[in-house]
Amino acid sequence: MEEKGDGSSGLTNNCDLPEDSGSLKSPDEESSENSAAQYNGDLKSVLVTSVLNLEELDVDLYRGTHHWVPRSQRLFGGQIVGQALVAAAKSVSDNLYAHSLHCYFVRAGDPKVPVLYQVDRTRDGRSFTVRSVKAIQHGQPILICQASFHKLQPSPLQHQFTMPVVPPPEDLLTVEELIHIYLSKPDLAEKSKQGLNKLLANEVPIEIKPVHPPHFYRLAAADPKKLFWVRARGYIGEGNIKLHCCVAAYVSDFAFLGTALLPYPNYRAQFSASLDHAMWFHNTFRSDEWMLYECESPWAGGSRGLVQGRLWRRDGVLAASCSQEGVLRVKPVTEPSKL
Ligand SMILES: CC(C)(COP(=O)(O)OP(=O)(O)OC[C@H]1O[C@@H](n2cnc3c(N)ncnc32)[C@H](O)[C@@H]1OP(=O)(O)O)[C@@H](O)C(=O)NCCC(=O)NCCSC(=O)CCCCC(=O)O
Repeated sequence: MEEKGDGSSGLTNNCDLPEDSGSLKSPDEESSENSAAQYNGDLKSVLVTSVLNLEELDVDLYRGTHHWVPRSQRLFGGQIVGQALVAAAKSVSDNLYAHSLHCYFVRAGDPKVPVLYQVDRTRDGRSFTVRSVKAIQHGQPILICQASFHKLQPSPLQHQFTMPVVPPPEDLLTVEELIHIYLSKPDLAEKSKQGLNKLLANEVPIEIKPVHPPHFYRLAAADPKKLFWVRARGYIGEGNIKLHCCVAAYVSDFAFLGTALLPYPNYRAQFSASLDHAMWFHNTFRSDEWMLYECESPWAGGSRGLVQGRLWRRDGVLAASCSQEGVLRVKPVTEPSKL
């Protein structure tokens, strides 16, 4: 079964720019990998040293802190999902791997306080094990998540779509490099300059290279599809499949919902937030190596939008699939864009 994909990637304001259990090794346990603390000149990823390094408070109870908070000043959904998966994985044995997760974001996360993760050991079976995780702030759930883990079981049934043909990441510019180009435009409005400088100051722990960078001055309606290369900033190292899944869960929420806005350049999101997020892990991968994120939105309506994504390893292996619905409350852009 084959599918050729193509799409565009835009830089829009809110979306595009931009441990015991033994089941998840803590970063400190990865001594051999620590010796390689530098990777392509990068330090160890803050995603593993900090964001996904949960503090154990009690049995099946963890606390997570924040690194990067979006401009909306609500916690980044990918962070909460990634941390919930870390918490779930801590109570499953080493020979079980996350194959899917299903989450609802039920309240906005408060960046001023940490998040507690309470794990319920829902079921342990012969092949599959299910964990339910509640992320809590101020005594109330902000996310409910169910994650399922599976033993490796080979099967003759094996197929996947074909990865879209795109330029390699080495031939493309990062979001930051694109912003510098935009900033060098002589007639750039002061307000736009400020906005772009704010984006540059963001410490997003993810690197992104859009396959089709948008024309800064020409905001045209586009198909609700985009493609970008993405990887965690810094070194993570190979060998810890569970940790890479947690990092991918973090990464997969970034710039995802914005795909549904691409056909509507004459509207801007007044309020947008992911409502749910589902993910399926198919093959091993390294989240600190470039992966192609292929995103599309098959539907929008009723102030909501549906987005679907595929994360490809650069060798063409389908690593993971994602799905999300978000609330999209928009208003017309009243003034002609004077970027
Ligand atoms: C807000 C959620 C989605 C629930 O909504 P609702 O049931 O409407 O909650 P309320 O508390 O009743 O209202 C909240 C807010 O919205 C206003 N509102 C409600 N209905 C309407 C309407 N029909 N028209 C206009 N406005 C309406 C209401 O007045 C309130 O306004 P306020 O008083 O000014 O607050 C709730 O479930 C929720 O927040 N869930 C969490 C969502 C979330 O946080 N998701 C994860 C973060 S999003 C993300 O990470 C995306 C990535 C961003 C990074 C990137 O890619 O760049």
